[in-house]
Amino acid sequence: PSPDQQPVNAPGLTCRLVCVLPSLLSSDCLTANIVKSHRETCQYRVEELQALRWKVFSREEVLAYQSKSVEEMWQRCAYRLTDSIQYVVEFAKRIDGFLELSQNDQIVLLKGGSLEVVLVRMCRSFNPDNGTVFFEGKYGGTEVFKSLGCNDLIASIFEFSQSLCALHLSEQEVALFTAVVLLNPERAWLQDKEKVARLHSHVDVAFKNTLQRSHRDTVLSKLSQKTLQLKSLCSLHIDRLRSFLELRPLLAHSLFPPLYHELFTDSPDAPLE
Ligand SMILES: O=C(O)[C@H]1CC[C@H](C(=O)N2CC[C@](c3ccc(C(F)(C(F)(F)F)C(F)(F)F)cc3)(S(=O)(=O)c3ccc(F)cc3)C2)CC1
Repeated sequence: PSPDQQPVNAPGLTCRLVCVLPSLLSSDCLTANIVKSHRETCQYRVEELQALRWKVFSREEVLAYQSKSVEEMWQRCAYRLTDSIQYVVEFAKRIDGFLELSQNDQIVLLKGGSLEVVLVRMCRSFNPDNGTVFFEGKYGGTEVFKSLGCNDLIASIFEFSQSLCALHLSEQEVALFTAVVLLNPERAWLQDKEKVARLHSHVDVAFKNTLQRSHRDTVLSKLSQKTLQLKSLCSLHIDRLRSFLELRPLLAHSLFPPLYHELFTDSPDAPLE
């Protein structure tokens, strides 16, 4: 046979492929599992959210929100947040390896990461062209949330969404980024930190492989800054929630869904089932 018909006799190459292949395969499988879990557990498809961008609150509707009491506005947001978090819990449960963690560690990861995942998912329901977010059926700006009495938290949430939108993340990248955010081995009170760290690194490798293949490596460094911003957003949320509740100590139990109370206050209540 002529030289170009020689079989590729390159043991080194074959060995390298065989050695690398399983990790690429397993990382591709993990990527597929995470993207599928994300698609199945988002409340809205990104196409739906974009198709609704024209539905903006009228002046009257904004005024109606602004005349609501602080308590009612917090209650509405807490209910919508708790609703979104239930979907995040389902997302976590569908990630290969998550249910193999101890129940304690599953709860620690969800307590520490569920709001962070919601805030990342929120970039999908944010319209960067006019700085509005999808809320209770229409799009509105920061002015809708004025009666919450925490304009700094709202302003920071909108800025975060705006900056995340600027990265033009695909659904696949949102899925992988939220899985990396959730499986954070640095969360306090983890029992088996090494086991979480192994799972986290598998997802991290899958994310890096996906970004490299689509020549999106530059996004990685920007996303690591985002995780820092997420951390400060969540502590600002706890801060504002604490000062809100300090003024209304008895209201918490009646105002917020139990899950919200369990996740965001140091309640001595029964453990999250
Ligand atoms: O799964 C999907 O498709 C997505 C998931 C994410 C959903 C979403 O954007 N969200 C679900 C709940 C949302 C949400 C975000 C932030 C907060 C708070 F920070 C505070 F209340 F202080 F703002 C808290 F944490 F302190 F309470 C509560 C609730 S919301 O839609 O109610 C919303 C509220 C305020 C906004 F200024 C923008 C949005 C965000 C939209 C649907």
